Amino acid sequence: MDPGPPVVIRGLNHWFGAGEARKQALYDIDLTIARGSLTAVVGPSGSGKTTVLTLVGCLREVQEGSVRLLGHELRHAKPNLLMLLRRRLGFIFQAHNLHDSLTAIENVRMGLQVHGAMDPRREIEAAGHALALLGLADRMDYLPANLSGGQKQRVAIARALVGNPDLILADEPTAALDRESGSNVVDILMRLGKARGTTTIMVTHDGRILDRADRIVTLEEGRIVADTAPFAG
Ligand SMILES: Nc1ncnc2c1ncn2[C@@H]1O[C@H](COP(=O)(O)OP(=O)(O)OP(=O)(O)O)[C@@H](O)[C@H]1O
Repeated sequence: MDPGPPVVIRGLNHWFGAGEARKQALYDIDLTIARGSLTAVVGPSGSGKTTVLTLVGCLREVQEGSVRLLGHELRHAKPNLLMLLRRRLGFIFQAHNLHDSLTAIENVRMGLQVHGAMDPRREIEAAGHALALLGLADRMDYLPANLSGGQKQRVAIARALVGNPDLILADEPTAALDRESGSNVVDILMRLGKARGTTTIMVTHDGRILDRADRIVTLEEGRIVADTAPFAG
């Protein structure tokens, strides 16, 4: 059976703060994301990009409107469902949040452990494969302190991919990467989209990604002001 689009957003509004300080961050967002696609979200600082990403990622409560994620409505969803859904997502956020006391491969293994116990040998194999995919085969046993900013970011990306997520949510994932590793990350995400149907939504201003994204959604002051598919037709 066709599982339908992984993300369907309708009439989404969001506010921060309370009382006098209450401020609307999103206005009436409608967005349907196709399975296996790579969507770039762009817009000026404060336009609501991260807010959209965190709502789709079950990291904030949906206040008004509807967000359907992998076939499940998030508004009023029970904590248990949100937890199960979060396990099907891969997060790549700016602050890469690696554990300083764990090596690269141990950090990537953490990305598998949310799924419950697995044969340790298989875990190590999967984590090693993900690191190799990101060009870090020779850095597996390094601690984060001994890796460059770009290498740390690639470890964080490997950790997001290792669990085979249905949807990857990324916030400026290539900002710390040089030209070649940035392109490599885009290649990997595009390949996963084609091979496994993995969907990616990514906040980015990186031209290397914008040139190749399936779709570019532009936000301004909490509203979608442009939605283009650069290569459609
Ligand atoms: N935790 C919060 N508390 C109060 N206001 C917030 C909070 N998070 C975001 N906002 C406000 O909501 C609006 C949208 O913020 P958001 O972080 O989604 O924008 P953004 O487009 O991701 O910006 P940037 O590119 O700077 O990361 C902004 O006006 C911001 O100040």
